This record gives sequence, C-alpha cells and structure tokens, in this order.
Amino acid sequence: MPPTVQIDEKALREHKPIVISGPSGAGKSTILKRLFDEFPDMFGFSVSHTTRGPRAGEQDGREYNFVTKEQFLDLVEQKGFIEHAQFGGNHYGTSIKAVEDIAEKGRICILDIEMEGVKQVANHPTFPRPRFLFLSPPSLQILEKRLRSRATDKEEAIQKRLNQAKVEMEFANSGEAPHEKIIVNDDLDKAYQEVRDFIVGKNDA
Ligand SMILES: Nc1ncnc2c1ncn2[C@@H]1O[C@H](COP(=O)(O)OP(=O)(O)OP(=O)(O)O)[C@@H](O)[C@H]1O
Repeated sequence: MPPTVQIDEKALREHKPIVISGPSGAGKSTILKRLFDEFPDMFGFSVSHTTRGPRAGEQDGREYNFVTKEQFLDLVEQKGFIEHAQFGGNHYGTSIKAVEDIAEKGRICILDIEMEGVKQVANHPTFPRPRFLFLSPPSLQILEKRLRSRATDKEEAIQKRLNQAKVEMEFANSGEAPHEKIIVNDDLDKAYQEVRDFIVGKNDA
C-alpha cells in the first residue's frame, strides 16, 4: 500500500471547511458571492487538480493545478483527494493539500461539490469530517423557472439538470446524506441569512 498523505488536523479543526451542495440552479453561486462580499477575508476556494491542459490565460496553481494523468493517479492512490471524478476524458479532483492551504491561511474553505463528491468526502478514510450544508430550491417547478430565466443553458441541458436535481434532492432527504442542515432557497434574503447563520454564526450580526 502506498503511504497516505499527511494531514494538518489542527488547521482543519480550527478552520473547519464547509461543503455546500445542492442542485444546479439552487442558488449556491448567488449566495456564496453575497457571503464573500460581506466577509471578504474569511473564506477561500481551494484550487482543484485537473489532467486537462491549461486554456489561454489559465495559470498553473491559480485556476487549477495542472498535472499529468500519472501524477493524478498517484495522488488518488495516496488518498490525497477528498473527492475526484472524471468528465469528458479528464480527471478533476480536490486535494487535501489544497483545502489545507486555505485553512492554514486562517480562512474557511468553502467547497461547492456535487452529490457524488459529497459522498466521497463523507466517506474519506483520513480527511476530518467537514460541515455539510445542502441548498434546496423550493420545488422542482420553481427550479425549472429559475434555470430558464437564468438563460445560460439550452433546453437539453435544462432537462438534464432537472433530472439530476430530482436525484440530488431525494438523496439529501434520504437520511443517508451527511448534511447537517438543508436550507430552502425560497426568499433569497431569508435563505442568505440562514446560510450566513450556519456558516458564520449568529453572534457577530
Ligand atoms: N431565492 C431566489 N429567488 C429567485 N431567483 C433566485 C433565487 N436564488 C437564486 N436565484 C436565481 O436562480 C438562478 C440560479 O442561481 P445560481 O446560478 O446561483 O445557482 P447555482 O446553484 O450556483 O447553480 P450552478 O450549480 O449551475 O452554478 C440565477 O439566475 C439566480 O439569480
């Protein structure tokens, strides 16, 4: 067995990462942007690994850590990713190191991760358990309306997102899911306050 990567447990305990998940269109980006605007020094996003080549303007270590397939699979062997997946022939993953880097800077790492990744993080053999939050749309009908008015996707992509949303919401409500809290994004201001309370606590309001 290859050795597993070392973990800075202290930094991760003091600045416990937060996994936010929820269907595409639930409002994760909208709410996180607001949170980062309100607390500019408190949070960070980890830099993911990928085996795809860099695009124009992308810098290694900034948009992604660009690695070879061999380097990627070595790190998988060492349990060095909290979650990883393959899309379109390329590997993508969030390394323990990338998450630690944020905690070591004294910031809380926010991980916006889809369902399969959430399961991997929750079942990771060595990575300390982060906090899990699920953001839900009020209903699939309302989600559909929002995806259409966002106008970033073609019809086929919208249908795919809706099918996936159904699966994710069933999982989140199943009792198998690791989420500490499910927040329903009906009224945006209210949902934002709830997310803010969950993440920052009520004390500093
Ligand atoms: N409470 C709300 N009421 C009405 N519209 C909302 C609300 N929250 C978000 N929206 C709108 O819904 C759309 C989807 O939100 P957003 O892009 O933040 O979702 P997301 O979860 O980040 O999706 P993805 O995972 O695809 O990035 C956006 O157009 C956003 O402005």
